[in-house]
Amino acid sequence: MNTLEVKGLSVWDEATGSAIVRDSSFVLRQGRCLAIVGESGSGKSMTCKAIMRLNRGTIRQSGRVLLNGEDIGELSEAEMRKRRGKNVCMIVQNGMAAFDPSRPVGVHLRETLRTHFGWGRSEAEGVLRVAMESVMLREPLELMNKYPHQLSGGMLQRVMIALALALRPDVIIADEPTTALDAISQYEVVEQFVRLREEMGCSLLFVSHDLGVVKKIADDVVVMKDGMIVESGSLEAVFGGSRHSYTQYLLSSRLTLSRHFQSIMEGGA
Ligand SMILES: Nc1ncnc2c1ncn2[C@@H]1O[C@H](COP(=O)(O)OP(=O)(O)OP(=O)(O)O)[C@@H](O)[C@H]1O
Repeated sequence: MNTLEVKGLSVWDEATGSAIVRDSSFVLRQGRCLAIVGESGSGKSMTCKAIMRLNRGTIRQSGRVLLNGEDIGELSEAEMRKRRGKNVCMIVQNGMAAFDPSRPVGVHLRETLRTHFGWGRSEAEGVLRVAMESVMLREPLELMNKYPHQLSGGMLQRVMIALALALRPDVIIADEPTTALDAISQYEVVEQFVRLREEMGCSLLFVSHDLGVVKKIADDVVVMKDGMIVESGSLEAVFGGSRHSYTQYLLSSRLTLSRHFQSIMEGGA
């Protein structure tokens, strides 16, 4: 069963006429991790936002997005809102931007769980406490009373992963979840993603330009350049035997940059 299927997705800016994503098709299979890699500006984030139907303003999209076989492009906005969080959940690059700065993080977390499951405060806090402890966030109840600016970037990413654990969606989309973090926090957050997959068996769409991280977590890879998919296949096929010159270029330049991260993952730093 394909959890997420993207068929002929195109995204463009109506104001300028510029194409952002061109006729993109890929499949995320149940329980697998598919990574989208490519340089800055290649259309990775816009692909994720198009799947979530979160592109606004003059941005338009065409093509089909099937979630568990259901064409989510056909849903009303109210129905789509119900799918976001409960069926497909997005973890973004900058944890700070995902939370309301004027309210303690716990308020946002409890509200999300109330919206999707109708849980009251104590039920939501019970589930969140377990989820937060499982991503190594200590003293979760105290932490829920803190404002976003009182937490580090790595902690906020782990809070988002904990929320994903609590929501138990079918698909998690993680858009550059480690990019804004230092090497140690990157290591910790990637470890939590690995655990999240092990515990939930969820399907993960993982966007990154850090090929060291992708090597650690992905089963399958899609390579994007200038809004187009130039190569796709299993991690071994794309990283081991790539024939496309752009992928080879990415591999040679990015893996060098990732070496420090890799040495930490392997305990050599
Ligand atoms: N709101 C927007 N309106 C118009 N064009 C946009 C908008 N957001 C992004 N773009 C353009 O779409 C293209 C793809 O951007 P996107 O953010 O998807 O790239 P990316 O591969 O995710 O890059 P990065 O790794 O830097 O996040 C870029 O040329 C960008 O300038």
